[in-house]
Amino acid sequence: MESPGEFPTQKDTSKNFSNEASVVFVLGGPASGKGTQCPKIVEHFGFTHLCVGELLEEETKSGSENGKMIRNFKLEGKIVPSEVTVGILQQAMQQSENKKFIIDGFPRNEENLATFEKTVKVEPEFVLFFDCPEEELKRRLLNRNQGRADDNPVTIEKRLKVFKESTLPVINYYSSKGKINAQRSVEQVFEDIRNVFSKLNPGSKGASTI
Ligand SMILES: Nc1ncnc2c1ncn2[C@@H]1O[C@H](COP(=O)(O)OP(=O)(O)OP(=O)(O)O)[C@@H](O)[C@H]1O
Ligand SMILES: O=c1ccn([C@@H]2O[C@H](COP(=O)(O)O)[C@@H](O)[C@H]2O)c(=O)[nH]1
Ligand SMILES: [Mg+2]
Repeated sequence: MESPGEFPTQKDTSKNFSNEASVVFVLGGPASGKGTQCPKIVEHFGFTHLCVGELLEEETKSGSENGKMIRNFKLEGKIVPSEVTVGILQQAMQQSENKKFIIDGFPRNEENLATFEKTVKVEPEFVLFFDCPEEELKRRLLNRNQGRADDNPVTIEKRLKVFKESTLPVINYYSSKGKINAQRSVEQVFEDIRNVFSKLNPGSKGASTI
């Protein structure tokens, strides 16, 4: 990446759906706690949680050609091609009654972001970034025990490398407003998240609490 100017920044509001939708991207290393905290944001702030890794996993169960490709990419810790991911994500957004979304684990790289902005035409309100040291991520990954095929030592190393090389530049592009210290208890982490969401501009599309 040469400069932040490489990223698409211009908001195109030509689509109705885009004018209504409010999006927060939730990013952080593997096992930084995104999937643990997102249900709490749903409960307290009325967003719909779209976990892109899980949406991709559902596609692997469909038996489609894309599904087979996605399974291989996940096992290699690689980022699935943007047009596939954004197509699946856009469909999930359009099928939702809600128009407030926390999008967990996306965008993974600059191309993901550019494809999302070009296709979905929504700019995020902000990016919630779970900042956590690599040693803690590894400890959590090796202890997660949720039967994930990609939670093995070889794939874990690949996922961490991809995170540092491809996802961190996207995170660094956004302001630090949503940066959370994720190496604390689940409750302490949520207190910081609550503060960030509570400070959403009252005029913002995602501002109301429930
Ligand atoms: N604050 C925390 N302190 C200690 N352990 C945590 C904390 N938050 C989550 N965990 C644990 O760490 C593991 C990973 O959490 P989680 O699945 O929420 O991470 P994630 O960011 O969604 O990971 P991935 O990107 O791989 O989907 C889980 O076993 C979870 O219980
Ligand atoms: O936007 C995305 C999100 C995920 N992937 C692939 O899925 C796995 C697991 O994702 P988690 O968010 O850690 O659950 C990830 O390693 C990628 O292979 C993707 O390609 N694009
Ligand atoms: Mg997760």
